[in-house]
Amino acid sequence: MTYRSGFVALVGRPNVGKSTLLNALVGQKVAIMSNRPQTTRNRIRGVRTSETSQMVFIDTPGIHKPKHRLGEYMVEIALRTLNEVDVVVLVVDATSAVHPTEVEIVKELERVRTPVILALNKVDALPDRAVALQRIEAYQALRDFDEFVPVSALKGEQVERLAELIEARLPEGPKYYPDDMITDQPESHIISEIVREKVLLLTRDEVPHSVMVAVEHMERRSSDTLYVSAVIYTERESQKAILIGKQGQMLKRVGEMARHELEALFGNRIYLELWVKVKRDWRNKPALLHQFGFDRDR
Ligand SMILES: Nc1nc2c(ncn2[C@@H]2O[C@H](COP(=O)(O)OP(=O)(O)OP(=O)(O)O)[C@@H](O)[C@H]2O)c(=O)[nH]1
Repeated sequence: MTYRSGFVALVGRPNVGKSTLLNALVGQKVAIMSNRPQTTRNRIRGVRTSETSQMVFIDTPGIHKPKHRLGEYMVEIALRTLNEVDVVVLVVDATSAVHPTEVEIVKELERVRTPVILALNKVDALPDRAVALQRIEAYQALRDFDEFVPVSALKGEQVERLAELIEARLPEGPKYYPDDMITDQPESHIISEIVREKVLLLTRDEVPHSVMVAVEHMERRSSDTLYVSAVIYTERESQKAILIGKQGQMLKRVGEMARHELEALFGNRIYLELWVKVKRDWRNKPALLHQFGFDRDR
């Protein structure tokens, strides 16, 4: 059987129900860090894994904002992203008429080669379902959408149908993420990598490459502060002592260097707490390998 996988962008103006729809598509584990300010990096908002496919939903900063507030730069980023994904889903609200922002978004989407599916959301709130057809016609007049489907993200109506339509447009491909991936894993993975890099840089040959870092906890403490707790695993007590250093000096330097880089990358203040633990022979323990993400890049 062919396994399909790929990237999907949900676009649409504010309040049309993108988050609700995403939740309905992927289940509960979504948008843990949803209030992170816009950055140019594309954040993964959720992954839907089934027997037949894996859809990775990503954020597209920029396109959701009204045109006049869009810097050229953000438009470029958004368009580049939309060109790189496999499917774009334009989410619109069935309870209101075509909005000028949507006309703008559709115009921008003309510059994108990716197939676009129209999801007419909130059909449960229509007084008469026949209105849904009129709405769809109004959007179809703006552009010939590759597919369209009326849905109710809130009630879960037709969400599976939408998933089928998306799946049909995904290329053949592998599972990018493990089945139980939670949405912040790619970020925690980046954090682990950066901390590990600083450990190797600062301890030079004293601590071997076998050192590993696992992010244990991530939590948004305010709109611009992210709290991260991570454990650095070594294989021996002697390595642990080197890593901590005299009066904790080495660990402090590792933390400071990593924090600066992460703050620049995420555009957030980072509160980074580091711990060092000895874990003998972790390389032979599947559960730990999973935790460290070694089975992630299949
Ligand atoms: N009746 C109805 N309401 C819905 C549906 N989907 C979403 N809503 C409501 O619409 C409002 C906005 O939903 P969100 O999912 O936050 O919308 P969004 O597009 O993510 O909004 P932004 O984060 O501002 O971009 C919420 O009050 C939802 O409960 C639906 O299918 N039917």
